[in-house]
Amino acid sequence: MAALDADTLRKALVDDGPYAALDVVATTGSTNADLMADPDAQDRTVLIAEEQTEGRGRRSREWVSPPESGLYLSVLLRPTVPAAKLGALSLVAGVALVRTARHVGLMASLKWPNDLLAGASMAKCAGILAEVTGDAVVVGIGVNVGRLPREVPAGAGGLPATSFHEEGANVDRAEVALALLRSFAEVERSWRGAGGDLATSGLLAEYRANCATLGQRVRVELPGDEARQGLAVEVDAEGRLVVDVDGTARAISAGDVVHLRALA
Ligand SMILES: O=C(O)CCCC[C@@H]1SC[C@@H]2NC(=O)N[C@@H]21
Repeated sequence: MAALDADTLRKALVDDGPYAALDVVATTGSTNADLMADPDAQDRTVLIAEEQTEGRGRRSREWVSPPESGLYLSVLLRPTVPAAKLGALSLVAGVALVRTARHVGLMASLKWPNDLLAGASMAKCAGILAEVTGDAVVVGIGVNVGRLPREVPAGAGGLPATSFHEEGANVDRAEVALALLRSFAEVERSWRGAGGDLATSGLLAEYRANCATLGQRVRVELPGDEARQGLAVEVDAEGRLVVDVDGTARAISAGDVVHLRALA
């Protein structure tokens, strides 16, 4: 796959677009770590890496990030919304991922909180890691675009991995980067304009409509080895998953979800 051209991306997304700055680096540890360590980064700064040597995923997992097959990018934002609302940004980014997968012609949905399932296999094609530092939040997104490298491990709960290419979408990473960053800028603007409120931004409705977890029997693996099993009934206005556990509604803000039907 061709290397990403920083000038072309900058022209479309910075000079004529919504971002303040954009850089493409050949290799780095983690684009999230780099932006988090940059106190001078402006609101709406994008960093893309061709390769990451210490790509990180949710709950301290590794995000395998070899050159050529994937898109690895982070966006630093300094939104003036209440700190408690920042967690919802990863769901907002999930909506942008669904729009991007559809843009390249794939069926797509989200496994709560923010795994993109795409194509006929509905396996995991992309993930999101949002991290907060001071008044900034860094939203990192990894997308499997090309041929899947052999060493990609299954995700949480044994969720298999796939890629846009494996699902039949032969797009290059530049097209995916443009579509994703444009979609993300749109949804982030709506979310910020609504003061970080998912419901009034309209994004909660779009998230719910695209959430494959709702209506499923699930096991939620909570931080600290606890687990809950029940029926996923709602994503609430804070972005939490509401699970009916033996008739009691439990709102879960963080955890790994296993769709039990998918295991059957
Ligand atoms: O599904 C997950 O666990 C989240 C994966 C997030 C990976 C991206 S790749 C770009 C950015 N830099 C990182 O180190 N991680 C995120």
